[in-house]
Amino acid sequence: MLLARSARRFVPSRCASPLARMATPPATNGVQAPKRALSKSPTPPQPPAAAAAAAASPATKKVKLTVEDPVSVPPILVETPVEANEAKNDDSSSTVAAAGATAASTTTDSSAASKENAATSEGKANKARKPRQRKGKAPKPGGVEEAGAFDVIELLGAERVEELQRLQEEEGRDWTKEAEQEWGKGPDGKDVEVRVVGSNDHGDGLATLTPSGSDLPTRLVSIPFALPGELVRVHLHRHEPDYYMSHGDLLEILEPSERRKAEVEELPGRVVDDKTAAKLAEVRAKYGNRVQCQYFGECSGCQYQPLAYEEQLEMKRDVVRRAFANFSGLDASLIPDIGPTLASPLQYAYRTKLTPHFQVPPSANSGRNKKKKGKQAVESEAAAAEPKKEWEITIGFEQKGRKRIVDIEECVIATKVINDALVGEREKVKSNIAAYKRGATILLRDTLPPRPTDAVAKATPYVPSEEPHVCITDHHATVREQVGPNEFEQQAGSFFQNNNSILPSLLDYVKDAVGPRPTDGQKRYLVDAYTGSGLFAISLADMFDRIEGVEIDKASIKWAKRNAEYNRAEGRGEVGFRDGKAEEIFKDIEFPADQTTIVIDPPRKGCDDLFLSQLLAFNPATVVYVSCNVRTQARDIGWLVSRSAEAAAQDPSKKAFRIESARAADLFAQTHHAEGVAILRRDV
Ligand SMILES: C[S@@+](CC[C@H](N)C(=O)[O-])C[C@H]1O[C@@H](n2cnc3c(N)ncnc32)[C@H](O)[C@@H]1O
Repeated sequence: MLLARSARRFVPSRCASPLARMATPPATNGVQAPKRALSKSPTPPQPPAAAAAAAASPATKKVKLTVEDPVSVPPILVETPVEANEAKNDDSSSTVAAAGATAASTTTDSSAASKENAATSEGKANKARKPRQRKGKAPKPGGVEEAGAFDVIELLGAERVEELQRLQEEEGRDWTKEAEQEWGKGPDGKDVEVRVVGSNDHGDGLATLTPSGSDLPTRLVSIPFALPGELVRVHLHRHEPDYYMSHGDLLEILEPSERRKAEVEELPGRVVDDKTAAKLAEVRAKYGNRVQCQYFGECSGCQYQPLAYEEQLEMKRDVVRRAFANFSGLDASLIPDIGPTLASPLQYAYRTKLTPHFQVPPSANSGRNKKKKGKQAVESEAAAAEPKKEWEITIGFEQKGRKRIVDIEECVIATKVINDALVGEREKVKSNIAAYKRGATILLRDTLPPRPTDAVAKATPYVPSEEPHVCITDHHATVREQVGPNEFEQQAGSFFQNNNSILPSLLDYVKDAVGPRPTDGQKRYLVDAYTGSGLFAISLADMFDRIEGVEIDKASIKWAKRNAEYNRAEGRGEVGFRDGKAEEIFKDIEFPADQTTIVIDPPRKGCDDLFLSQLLAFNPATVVYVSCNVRTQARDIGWLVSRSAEAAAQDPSKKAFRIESARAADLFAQTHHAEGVAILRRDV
């Protein structure tokens, strides 16, 4: 079937996204190729194979760093050089799983793709008519590609997309190939002038591309750092095979948006040397005076810097609106007005964790080239024979739209102690680079100094600490943070929210939604399903009689228990934790559903199907869903709301969930990332 007439009619991506439809090869000789389930989680890793690979490289110590952080992109291995005697004792089992995860998900996807191709090739009457299938990594559920498919439908129009698909299926048009012929790719891509007509969830500008000799566009181009309304000159360098999207680099803003206009205002207390001042002047001349980062336009981190903060908040509100409209699959009448975005008290210097990456010189992992077979090996040898370019170590973040790492000496959204420590950590890596076998990630965590060892319980009344913060880089070390009247400790490499400044208002929002404790003595219960080191469970303990936190990471659970103990106080509910998978908790939960609130704060991929169906069966009175991926959040909520309505239709004693409120919280100021917070309620 071709695309539906409008994006609103698409079923939620839990079933099949518009991208899946776009990517579906045409039926040939009556054989319909299977649809690729984009929203399915990759198959779990294969530890034994990965263990063998890890054992082959004993010179470094690797541990898994929990990167539930939309701003720092993987790699997720923290790799540090180790002394010879330390290497023997290294427990790298967690690394093994992490390394395996990447390998296994790639393999699984390509084997799925080859099955798909095999199915299609059964009716291989016309090989040339098959659109090319993406190889390698599966698109992330609710990621930029799934969202991009909706942008294509919105801006090209559903009818035009249907027409493009029809021509592809009936006449064998290969739109990607045609785009490559028309506009070129890579360094040979063409430079074109386009008017920006929209923007995507990543804050990139979007324009249409019309091939020569035609009046109608065949694709969109996404242009990082361009704003709607602007006339821009763009270098086209890549054309997506699965949907009608190309990518361009912004060369010049020919007609800048009024939204960039502002007076220069330096960040309070920032000391800017001449080199930085010169770079800042350059980026401000191109992108506008609000920009504070000298790497703006290169680094993929903070796309919203040219905009006034109020506009950033409004854009995130719109990202949540679009997520619910496109990904929930719900009728508009079931989606509430999206509330104003919760502002971050700190808009710069707020990040308490930074994870810059680096690669190693090619000679350090030359063994990899030897494993390549056939033509690739010959090409590698030929490349090796060429005169060597001098290798420059770059330590920082990925360049927007490229795999290259931009060298970063300061990050203006990170706290001061992190920026101060970054200088020394960069030096250490550079002087020690020969000890690394592969690229890695440096961990920098802002923390209060260690708690005195004799402090076993929080003093009452609690006084916020005035101790100077420090930066730690050992992922096994303990970090300590205050959030409102509570104090949390945990292992540096484990997950903790990265913007401490906004957490009190985020928690207040949840507390307001939960409401005051009943005065009639009725008990209330809380399950914090993805608890980490207990942030929600402990912070909400005043409002419930019993609280149960569940977490898959054993180290975090250990800290959650200690945190509950330390923050224990009169009038607080009894807090317990258990390690395990959220999807396995419901068999043991004894709380009465009508008096229970469930907090869900899952990883970016959202909740597992099993968890959602058990949650539905448990039928709690209230669900608080917090997420760093508003698209998977909207998908899961849409599923819960529609399935609970179905259940209620069959059994009138059951009541359906309704979405009481939804909004973004700006945990990631200056970036396109939006944290979603939604409250679901069921009448009891
Ligand atoms: C986004 S973090 C939220 C942590 C915590 N709520 C906080 O705000 O600090 C998600 C947490 O879910 C945990 N997690 C991931 N998959 C899980 C699963 N299947 N069951 C239970 N916990 C899981 C991760 O280890 C991580 O601590």
